[in-house]
Amino acid sequence: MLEFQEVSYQYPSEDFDIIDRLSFSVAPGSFHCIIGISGCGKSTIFRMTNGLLQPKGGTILVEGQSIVGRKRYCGYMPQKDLLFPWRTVGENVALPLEIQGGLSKAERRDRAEAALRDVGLSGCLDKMPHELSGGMRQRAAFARTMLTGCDLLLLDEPFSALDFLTRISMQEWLVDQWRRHQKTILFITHDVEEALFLSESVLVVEHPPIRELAEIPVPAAFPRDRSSLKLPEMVELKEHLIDLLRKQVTV
Ligand SMILES: Nc1ncnc2c1ncn2[C@@H]1O[C@H](COP(=O)(O)OP(=O)(O)OP(=O)(O)O)[C@@H](O)[C@H]1O
Repeated sequence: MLEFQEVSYQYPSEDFDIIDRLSFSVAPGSFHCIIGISGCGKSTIFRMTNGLLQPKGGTILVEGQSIVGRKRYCGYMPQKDLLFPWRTVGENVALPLEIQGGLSKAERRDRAEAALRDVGLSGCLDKMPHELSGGMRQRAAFARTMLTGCDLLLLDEPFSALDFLTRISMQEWLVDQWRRHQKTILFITHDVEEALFLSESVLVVEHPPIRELAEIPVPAAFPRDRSSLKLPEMVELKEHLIDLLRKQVTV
């Protein structure tokens, strides 16, 4: 679904490549979390994948084709929901359809209504974003990402601003969405437990320059319920990942 081939990137104001000939690939339909310390370059990987940043070298392939010159090959959901406050929830969710063109306003409204129903927000079509809770706003933002129609979804810390209980219910909800829609999901998080609950394998970003992503399989049936977080091998892996990240802070 996604392949980086020797990809490099340098911010113009920096004198080194933050991403240095990075290669990795992600299989269709998989769910991986990306973890790494703050500022190591996780979002930079996403910003190159979605075309916001141009690599200095190398090739990025989505579904086997270079992303150069392409549009609408991946959905991107940042940490902030970025719902426009002056548009209704339905108008926000329908935005990708509006950008793509080709559908009437009534058709877009119907599609937005169905997408909102699918994420458990029936009845929210004509509400304004400020009338929704944080978790509901994230669901609406996810519905909007789904309406891009893309099979590859990049989710950048989407739940980090939510309170603990909302966050764990959103994690369960997301696994259910993933199971039903069979998308390929890459999910950035700082929360090791969130990564262990959500992913088939965790991709660990090393201290920059990033030359590889260490792929660590999660040793519990997938998708999993929360009780699996208490398995001895999961507790051990959690400690291992925390140690790995701690070491990077001191590099
Ligand atoms: N526009 C920019 N110009 C120069 N440096 C930048 C720019 N954007 C990001 N950086 C630097 O690149 C590094 C990686 O940034 P990035 O946002 O990818 O990190 P991250 O791992 O996603 O961080 P966090 O977990 O805190 O969100 C950071 O040191 C950051 O300061």
